[in-house]
Amino acid sequence: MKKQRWIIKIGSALLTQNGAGLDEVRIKDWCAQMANLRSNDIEVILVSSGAVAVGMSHLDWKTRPEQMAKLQAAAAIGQTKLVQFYEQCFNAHQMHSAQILLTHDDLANRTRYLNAKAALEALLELGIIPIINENDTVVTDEIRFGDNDTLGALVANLMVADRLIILTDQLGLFNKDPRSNPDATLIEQANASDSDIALMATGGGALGRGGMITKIRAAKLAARSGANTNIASGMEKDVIVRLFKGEKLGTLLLADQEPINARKQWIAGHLQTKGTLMVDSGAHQAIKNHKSVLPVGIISSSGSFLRGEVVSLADESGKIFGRGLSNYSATDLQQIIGQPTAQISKTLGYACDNEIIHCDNLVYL
Ligand SMILES: Nc1ncnc2c1ncn2[C@@H]1O[C@H](COP(=O)(O)OP(=O)(O)O)[C@@H](O)[C@H]1O
Ligand SMILES: N[C@@H](CCC(=O)OP(=O)(O)O)C(=O)O
Repeated sequence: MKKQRWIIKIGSALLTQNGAGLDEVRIKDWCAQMANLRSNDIEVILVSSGAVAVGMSHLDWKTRPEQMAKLQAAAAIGQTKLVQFYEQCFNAHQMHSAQILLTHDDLANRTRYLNAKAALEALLELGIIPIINENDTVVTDEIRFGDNDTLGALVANLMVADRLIILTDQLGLFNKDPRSNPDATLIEQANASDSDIALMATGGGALGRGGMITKIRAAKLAARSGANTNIASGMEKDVIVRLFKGEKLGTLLLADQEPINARKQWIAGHLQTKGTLMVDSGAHQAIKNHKSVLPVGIISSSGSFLRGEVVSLADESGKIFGRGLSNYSATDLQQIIGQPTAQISKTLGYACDNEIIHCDNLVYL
């Protein structure tokens, strides 16, 4: 029987007692709980933030530096300390961990995406706990995941996890930010696709970056491969084990839609794309009804992309509503925008495909 697979994401604010260095007591406790899950045959992948926060506290920096190179230096210092401590904690349970650092580019490249998956599968098979973080030292803002909630969700998609648990410094999602609204009430359960919940969330504290907005977006992403998401407090006693026992804690965001296939998940996971095709309202409606993108419905194309690369789809107001693999490069596409399909070969002197994006390679978000 296939084992259950859980992704546990722990945020910076929680790991570092709001920036005061590693919260060793809590980390030991979460590791003990993850070891408990493994002994109950649950495969566990840890997505841990904290590199920058730990590095900053080691350097005695009180405020997050603006300069990218300084942030990256802090991350490099903090990451080693973080994984060393995790390894020590897992060793106490006769377990080992392994560090995996990813960038957005790694998951956008299909081969590297599949390589990461194979390596993670092998680690799980060996009974090791993979510890994933963003590869902070090599990325700049344009190619960052932006926050580890999103990274956790993309890992949930990559590994077809059953559950994404996001541990944070609040009891869960409230109807408004409880930091500034003492009367806020906890949302115990909602559908991940519910657009109302996104309106309740705002950004994060000084150390975490995403806040609740990215946690909700992560739940929506995780739902694409069928994973339910729990947002719960990492400070709650035995939180992971209690969730395993079925207790209702924090907020449960249900995967309420049919999971999409692995290839489409990979396409959907391209949060940054090299280009955008703006389509007219007729094409938008057709795409919503699972039809392919034809040149006649395209109003404009921006960016620079090659045949086979993922592009975004935008409606006439510029709102991104989909992503797909383009059968034509940006240069070729410029020449055939708005034309009937039969005209493609006459204009370009060749026609690889009748569609600019085939419906099998297209995701409506
Ligand atoms: N509706 C909401 N419910 C709960 N928390 C919220 C909400 N809106 C904003 N937040 C903020 O999100 C913060 C958690 O996110 P963040 O600071 O990024 O932490 P982490 O490091 O755990 O990812 C909370 O401390 C809270 O101030
Ligand atoms: N990769 C970064 C994570 C950044 C971050 O702020 O994430 P989070 O605390 O989850 O909002 C780090 O380790 O410092």
